[in-house]
Amino acid sequence: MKVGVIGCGAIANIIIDHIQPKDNIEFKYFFDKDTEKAEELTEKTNGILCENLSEMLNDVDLVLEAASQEFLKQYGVEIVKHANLMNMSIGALMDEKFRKELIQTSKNNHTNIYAPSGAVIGVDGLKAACIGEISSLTLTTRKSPKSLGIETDKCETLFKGKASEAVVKYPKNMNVAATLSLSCKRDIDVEVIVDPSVDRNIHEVHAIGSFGEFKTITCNQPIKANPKTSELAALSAIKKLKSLNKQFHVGT
Ligand SMILES: NC(=O)C1=CN([C@@H]2O[C@H](COP(=O)(O)OP(=O)(O)OC[C@H]3O[C@@H](n4cnc5c(N)ncnc54)[C@H](O)[C@@H]3O)[C@@H](O)[C@H]2O)C=CC1
Ligand SMILES: O=C([O-])CC(=O)C(=O)O
Repeated sequence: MKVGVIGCGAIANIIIDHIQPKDNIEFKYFFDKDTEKAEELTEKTNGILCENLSEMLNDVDLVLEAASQEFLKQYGVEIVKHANLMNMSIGALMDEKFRKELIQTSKNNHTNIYAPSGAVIGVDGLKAACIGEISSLTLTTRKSPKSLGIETDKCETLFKGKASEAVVKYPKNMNVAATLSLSCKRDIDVEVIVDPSVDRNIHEVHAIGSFGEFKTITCNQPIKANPKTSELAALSAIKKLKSLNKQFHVGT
């Protein structure tokens, strides 16, 4: 599988470091608006540096988007006309008009869109549970001021509302709210808390429905290079990428 990478930051670097020759995944093209970042990964992999997206589109099986919601909204549709897409900035897909256009274009062009479960656990169970009725689904995210990119010494709720609003207000911190929402087709209830006493990115999910009830707490290790982002997000993409070459699939 030949892959082009858009966004050569924290997530992309972890992914590249974990993929081995036996995985049969070739990271060939790299693009970042910060050319130095793209150059670093190009050198590391002996790949090809791109000046724009179109330079890679006709020669890749899959584009890995690890850049931003803004990039995905601008170029996602163009990508799926040519290649499969793995997108990390899933918050962009809470925009229904964009999501529908992206999915319809991928259908028309026989490509696929993969959104890894990212920095939160429980997506597998939630996907199964929502075959029945879900009566309540909430996400409470607790991060340090550093991870939220603010300065404060007070623990407080910064946001309470729907996932669709949270991804707009916190585009670099609330992709998990979109993943949970889209995995069960509802705009879930979200609370964002800044807490100076924590050094993890913590996501608590509480689901109640006809299946019963579950509560999960994911206490994520932030990535040093970008503490807004949790290591698990990159690891979930690695697992998803590897699964695309496999015959045996465990879990939903
Ligand atoms: N699905 C999930 O659970 C999670 C998703 N994310 C999202 O994944 C994406 C990547 O995260 P990180 O690697 O931590 O971010 P990062 O900030 O470390 O790296 C992103 C890279 O993309 C580049 N970039 C941004 N916009 C661009 C554009 N329009 N064109 C070209 N390059 C562009 C930046 O220059 C940067 O080098 C972000 O959108 C982030 O919010 C992050 C954590 C969890
Ligand atoms: O990495 C995390 O903990 C979550 C995050 O930033 C996001 O969902 O955008």
